[in-house]
Amino acid sequence: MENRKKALVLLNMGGARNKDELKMFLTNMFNDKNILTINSNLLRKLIAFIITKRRLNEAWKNYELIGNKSPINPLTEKLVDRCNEEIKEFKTYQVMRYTPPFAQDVIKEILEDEIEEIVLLPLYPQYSTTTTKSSVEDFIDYLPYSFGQNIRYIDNFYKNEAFNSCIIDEIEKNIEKEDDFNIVFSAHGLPQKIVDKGDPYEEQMKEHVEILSKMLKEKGLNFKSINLAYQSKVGPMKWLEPSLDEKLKEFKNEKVLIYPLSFIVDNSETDFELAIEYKHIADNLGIKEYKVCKCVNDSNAFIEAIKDIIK
Ligand SMILES: C=CC1=C(C)c2cc3[nH]c(cc4nc(cc5[nH]c(cc1n2)c(C)c5CCC(=O)O)C(CCC(=O)O)=C4C)c(C)c3C=C
Ligand SMILES: [Fe+2]
Ligand SMILES: [Fe+2]
Repeated sequence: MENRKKALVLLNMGGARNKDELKMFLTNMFNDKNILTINSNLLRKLIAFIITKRRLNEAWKNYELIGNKSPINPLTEKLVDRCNEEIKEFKTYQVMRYTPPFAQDVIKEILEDEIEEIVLLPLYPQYSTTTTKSSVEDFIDYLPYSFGQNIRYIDNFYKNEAFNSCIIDEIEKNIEKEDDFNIVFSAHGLPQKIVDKGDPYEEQMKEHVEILSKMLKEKGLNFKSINLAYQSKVGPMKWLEPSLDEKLKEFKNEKVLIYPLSFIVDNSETDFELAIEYKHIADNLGIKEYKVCKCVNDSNAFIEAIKDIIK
């Protein structure tokens, strides 16, 4: 590893390792001007404090059901290790947005390692101001001016064929040829207001589903229906629609396969929200079978896709 002069930095959201870190996650998230798009820092700080205080205990109960921590950290660490084993040209690091390791600390390490060139790979296939922009800006804010211009970032990678093949493989693993599943691509939601201001996330998400639909058909993987819905609404504002709750109502007595399309590694939104919370909803709606696909995580095929995405 000593001679590696290029850094690949995986950017992700972070997640709670314990209740204190959930408080940290929520506080940092709602203090992010890309998430709460309020101009006044002071007002945002106050609202972040109030939301965190209100949400913490209720949200922690969800983490108790998945082993008192989010799986996002260990899974991202595994992905970093696999990249370091398989992508010899780069030394791979991870930076999280709302829990450690933070950009400021990882940048110190990068400078000590005398890295000369940096590639930022936000682990978000579709661009959003709330995720990609927030993470990239945060990193660049802490990078000293003296580092120079030898830094580039991957804006999105939902069109990458090798990546999409990983998704199709995961879907294929979950069905038999004669099954008659409805597939729902479930995306993390976004306030409608953010989309109306020009965030391309919804547009890219729709295009991503179109690309995958074509690939499924080409592979002879037939579904009764192919759908897109949005999970994880927070607060009273209007978010992207249809919501996953509404979408599931269409499938009484039918089979549903969920693919979590916003994420690269599994996290509390997949392991708790999709696998536990929406499973209850599906059972109550009389859905005959309800399955959730795994994210691409640190699979060999995804490591190959990363090589192609950053080249
Ligand atoms: C206004 C609130 C939120 C916006 C906008 C938002 C966008 C957004 N988030 C992800 C990915 C993840 N979000 C996760 C958790 C999470 N998200 C919000 C709120 C907003 N997200 C909250 C309050 C939480 C915490 C859990 C909860 O209280 O419901 C996670 C999981 C992290 C983990 O612990 O494992 C991920 C991943 C995307 C992709 C996105 C916009 C495109
Ligand atoms: Fe979120
Ligand atoms: Fe959620």
